[in-house]
Amino acid sequence: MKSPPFLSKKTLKKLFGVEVGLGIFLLGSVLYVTWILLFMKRRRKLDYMRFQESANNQSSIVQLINGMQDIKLNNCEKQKRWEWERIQAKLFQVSIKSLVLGQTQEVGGTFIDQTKNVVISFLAASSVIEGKMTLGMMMALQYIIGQLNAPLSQFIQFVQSTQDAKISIERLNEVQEKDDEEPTDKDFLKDIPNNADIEFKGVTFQYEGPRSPKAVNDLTVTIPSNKVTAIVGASGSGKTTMLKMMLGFYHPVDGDITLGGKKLAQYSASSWRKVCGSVMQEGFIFSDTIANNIGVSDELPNMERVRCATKIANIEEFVDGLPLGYNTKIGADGNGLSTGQKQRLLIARAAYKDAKFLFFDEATNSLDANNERTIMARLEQLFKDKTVVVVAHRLSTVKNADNIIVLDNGSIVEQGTHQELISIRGYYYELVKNQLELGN
Ligand SMILES: Nc1ncnc2c1ncn2[C@@H]1O[C@H](COP(=O)(O)OP(=O)(O)OP(=O)(O)O)[C@@H](O)[C@H]1O
Repeated sequence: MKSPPFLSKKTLKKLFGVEVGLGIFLLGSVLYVTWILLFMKRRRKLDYMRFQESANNQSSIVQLINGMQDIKLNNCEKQKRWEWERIQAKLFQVSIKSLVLGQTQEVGGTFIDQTKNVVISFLAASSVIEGKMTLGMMMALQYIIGQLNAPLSQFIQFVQSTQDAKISIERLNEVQEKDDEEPTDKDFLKDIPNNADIEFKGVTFQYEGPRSPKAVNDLTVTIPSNKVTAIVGASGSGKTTMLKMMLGFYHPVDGDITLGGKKLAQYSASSWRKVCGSVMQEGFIFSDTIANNIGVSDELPNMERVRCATKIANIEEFVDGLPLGYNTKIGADGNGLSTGQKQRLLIARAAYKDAKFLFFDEATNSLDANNERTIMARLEQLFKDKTVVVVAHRLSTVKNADNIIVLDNGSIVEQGTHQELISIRGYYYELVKNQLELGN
């Protein structure tokens, strides 16, 4: 029986332009490479999933370690353990999927590669038996195929390494490609006016897109320069959001925040923050010496200013009592300090910076009454000729402010001095009665 024309040696020869063996080699190689490439997209996806799951796993371990005390106090060991095991199981499943895919890619590839070699050997051996080829020719063919196989497997290795490198680059790019806070192609104002008011003009902000609740809603208010402005309101009313917007961490979705008549977004964020001192609720203590934690804005802290700042924050006595004083190293996130000591350290940091604009978010809420009174009295000196915004629940912290803004559900409901607001017996009066500590 005559073989179909496309299988005849002549056709194959024509097709590949080389001997049948080399033709099969080419065909096998193309199949091999195609097989490897076929799994690339899926492998990349699985690798990304594995990366996300292991990040989840790591953060759950950190949570378990940091939250151990609360887990024990609330007897939720079992729930937390199962939660962690669920994450482990998910990570395991993704890892297995990834492993199976890797194996299929490799085993399948090797199968195609080896089948190609076996077929070539078989055809060559048959040709020798049939007398169509000499033994020497077969040896030469095997040698040539062997020589060609080495670069082929190197190429496959190269493809796989490229794939791994691509996955790593994609991950690095997630960080690298984050938009620069100050794009270089835009000109930002670097000179921050000293005696400039901060103005909110119909400012609205939502954290999670247009359908999310408005954290601040159509705010129009002026924060006058060289004055102390307090922001009060129930929990979740938008006080911290307002403060963070002034610090340039969030930009309005509607309306404008201006500084000296120009949009805050037109100023260079780093130049603006250089003239801002702040104590935030979630202020971070670095694993470093006390001196470096206070003078964090300078490469080499000025010890005279550090001492002055510790005095304002009423933490001088505590530091002087330590064997290594200002050189005492603090653990990560303030380990080894009480909550009040951490807060006083953060106040000292803001005092050290001696910035023109000061933002305090619940800066004294963990302090005892005596400490707070002393610090507030000293801070009042620091507040002179500075634009200060204070968010607080304590009456003692807000009552001396030049203007008090009362927020409710992201909107301003009242504003004025303590006396004015008390006399109108409105929202502030109720807040003072029910929430702010009248006793202080
Ligand atoms: N990172 C965030 N992502 C999503 N929503 C947020 C985020 N931060 C705050 N919110 C929401 O925005 C609203 C205002 O929060 P904000 O922290 O400004 O209130 P607050 O008045 O400072 O409260 P508190 O006195 O408890 O600190 C709240 O409803 C809160 O749930």
